[in-house]
Amino acid sequence: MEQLTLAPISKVSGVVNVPGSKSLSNRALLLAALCEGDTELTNLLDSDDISHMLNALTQLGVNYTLSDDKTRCVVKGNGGAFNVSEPQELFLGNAGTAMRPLCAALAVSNVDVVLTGEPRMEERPISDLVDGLREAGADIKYLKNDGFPPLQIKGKALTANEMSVDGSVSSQFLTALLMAAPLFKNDVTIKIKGDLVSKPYIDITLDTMAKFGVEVVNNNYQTFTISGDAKYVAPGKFMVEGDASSASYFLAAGAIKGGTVRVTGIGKNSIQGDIRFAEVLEAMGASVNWHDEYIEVTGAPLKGISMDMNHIPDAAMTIATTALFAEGPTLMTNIYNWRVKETDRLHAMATELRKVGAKVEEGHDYIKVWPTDELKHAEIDTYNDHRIAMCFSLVALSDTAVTINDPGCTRKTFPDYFTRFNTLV
Ligand SMILES: O=C(O)C1=C[C@@H](OP(=O)(O)O)[C@@H](O)[C@H](O)C1
Ligand SMILES: C=C(OP(=O)(O)O)C(=O)O
Repeated sequence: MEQLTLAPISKVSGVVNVPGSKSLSNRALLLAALCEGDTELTNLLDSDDISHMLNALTQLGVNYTLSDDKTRCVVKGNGGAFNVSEPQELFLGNAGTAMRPLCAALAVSNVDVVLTGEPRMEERPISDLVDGLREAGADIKYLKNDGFPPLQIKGKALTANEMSVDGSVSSQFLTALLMAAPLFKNDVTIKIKGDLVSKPYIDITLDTMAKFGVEVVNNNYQTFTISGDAKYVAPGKFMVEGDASSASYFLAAGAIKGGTVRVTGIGKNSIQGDIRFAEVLEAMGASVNWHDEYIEVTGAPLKGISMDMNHIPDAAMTIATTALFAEGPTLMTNIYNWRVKETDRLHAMATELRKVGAKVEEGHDYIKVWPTDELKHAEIDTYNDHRIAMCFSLVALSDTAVTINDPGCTRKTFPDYFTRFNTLV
């Protein structure tokens, strides 16, 4: 196994640009495929999660041209649902933003497909989405374990007026139904059951749909209505914002050991909920400069905080390692769904934080981290989870080195993360 040891870093400062957003890249690619007309996507993320979506689109007969550096893509829209005569098997890795939205769009397309993924994908729940689609008449079968991929989908036109979906495990199920709804021939109302988690990702979905010409009536995140006349239309150009979750590691580094760190590619008007991560750093004591074109953090002594982090599930992980540098404990609550992502992130975080010497309390849906005066060198297991690898790079901002096992796992969303991190040192 490859390992990367980061030597202690005494100060960070500088400017770093983040690559395109994973959430926006995969949403925009799918809608560009379903819409009428050609879309030129720029600043597309080049990472595993996006390659899985692109490969799936190729197998589904979508025509596109991708630049050599894979950040510009011109997609020729289908002008509606997918239409493929031969059965296809689509391998979607561990990309939730490919598996869930494609599942819904394919259920209402003329296709016979099997959706598969990495072993961890077979442990990530999807029944709330499948139940919602089956309620609308979709033909979806579990090929191994009930409630989990792989799935067999025999797509067909769906005409239900109402669907309901439990939003308490993942917002991606609602995102999937919303993005597929304009493919129905009639008005569709989607009702939410349970408490909707990760709500800001729904704003990304609605905003992207609007850019492709579909307005959704959002009744306080309880019901959503899409008109039967709604139709995706190519926006012409679609510029993908930089990834706000990827920005969190650099912003945290600035807060811990700045100097001033400026992150470009995102700004104060970003549609991504994870820019709210910088507010958490502010609450911990860092100074944040919110600009249209960048967010800049200047370090200051940090103090522990107690906060509900359901709205920023991905960037919140970065707070778990930032907490090592704060005065007093940090309590992060309402984060149960960390357990059903790339790995059981609550357990993995607690385990690895203890290895570097922190005291940690792991609850069903919370984690509490006490800093320690003396961090210990440790080999950090990353569980094939890009965010664990990136979060633990922050440990090097102490007097202690840190070794990251399998650093290449950042390829899911940020292949050259460690190179860019180094530019701040
Ligand atoms: O819709 C999206 O783009 C995402 C939604 C979130 O998932 P959950 O809704 O499952 O929390 C987030 O963790 C994931 O990385 C991306
Ligand atoms: C949860 C994540 O990914 P996915 O889109 O596969 O759910 C993530 O990137 O942190």
